[in-house]
Amino acid sequence: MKVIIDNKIPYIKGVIEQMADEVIYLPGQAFTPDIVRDADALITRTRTRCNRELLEGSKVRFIGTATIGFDHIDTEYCREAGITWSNCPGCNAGAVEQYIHSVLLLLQKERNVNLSHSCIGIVGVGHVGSRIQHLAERLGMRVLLNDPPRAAQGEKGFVDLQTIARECDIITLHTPLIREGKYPTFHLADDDFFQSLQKHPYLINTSRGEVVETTSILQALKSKQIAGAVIDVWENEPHISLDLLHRVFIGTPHIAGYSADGKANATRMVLDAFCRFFGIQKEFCISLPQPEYNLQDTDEDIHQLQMYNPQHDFETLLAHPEKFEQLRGDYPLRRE
Ligand SMILES: NC(=O)c1ccc[n+]([C@@H]2O[C@H](COP(=O)([O-])OP(=O)(O)OC[C@H]3O[C@@H](n4cnc5c(N)ncnc54)[C@H](O)[C@@H]3O)[C@@H](O)[C@H]2O)c1
Ligand SMILES: O=C(O)[C@H](O)[C@H](O)COP(=O)(O)O
Repeated sequence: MKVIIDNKIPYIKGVIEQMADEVIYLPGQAFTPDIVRDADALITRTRTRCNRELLEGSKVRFIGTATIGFDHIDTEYCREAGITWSNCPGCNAGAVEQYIHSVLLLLQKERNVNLSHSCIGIVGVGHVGSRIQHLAERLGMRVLLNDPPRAAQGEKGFVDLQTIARECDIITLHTPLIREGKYPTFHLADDDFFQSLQKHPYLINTSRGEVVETTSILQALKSKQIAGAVIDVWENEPHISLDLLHRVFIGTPHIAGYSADGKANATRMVLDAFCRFFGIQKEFCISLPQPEYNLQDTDEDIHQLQMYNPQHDFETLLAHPEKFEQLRGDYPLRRE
């Protein structure tokens, strides 16, 4: 069996070789129809567009993406072509929680946002959004939740987007990127959305860049309709808007989910799915060493920022926005 793997997926080398006859590691953007033609399986990240153009006429039967999001997979084409695909639900939700926690503390520290007097709106309350809900509750914030697909299932406790727009001081987006259907999220934050905001909130986007319309958020920042933005995901990555980068409170190169723990979870989950699909019974162990801390202070908020301060990633991106993809590929994975 032949498997092609994104060469930026950590902890997989040496393990998958025990399960497949031939393993090829390539950069995510280097998967071509020619290269995948005689592969049985692909193991990818979000950088490989898995669509008809790549897959038609190939032997590929299984695609595993070592990520939560799967908007880079044409699931309709896979269904048609009989290709099974699998993602890693929740794998790096803890890393995104860590990112948002530090961002909230920075808003408090640098922008005088009084968290315990603030209302946060969480749009998309799945694996990540639910963790942010509990985090915000621990920080004493008032929390409003928006998740129309869950509300449509009869679940209680959700409000509409208009209520979020009216009442929130901070709005954080945690939906998948969905382009069609009943609950699309493509350009969910557009001109109308920004104009409906009543409290000049901060907007945080760690979902997908295309959930926020760049021209609209730029206009909202210029007109001070929003007090500021925290942007981890961008339209048209890696060719991001430099105008937006220079106007945000924090801007990072799509690394909110980049913890060693999250990456190890993803690799474990994608290998589990791979083994299940091919009926391989193999014990494997992907474990990380106990993290070493060198905490210099006893205050919990200071600890959090010592453990992870997104300002450092912002400074690096500001210095080299043209290296967006390289900054991701060489990111020193942090511990949760
Ligand atoms: N920046 C990063 O590094 C990073 C890391 C992890 C995940 N993500 C992104 O975050 C997204 C969410 O992750 P998750 O694990 O919570 O996914 P999830 O599937 O567990 O939850 C998504 C939630 O969004 C809801 N939703 C769908 N359409 C909606 C709409 N129109 N309005 C409001 N809510 C809607 C769903 O019902 C679901 O509850 C992922 O799809 C991925 O794109 C980014
Ligand atoms: O969807 C996800 O899991 C995240 O966006 C993830 O961080 C994507 O990162 P990738 O491994 O594709 O660089």
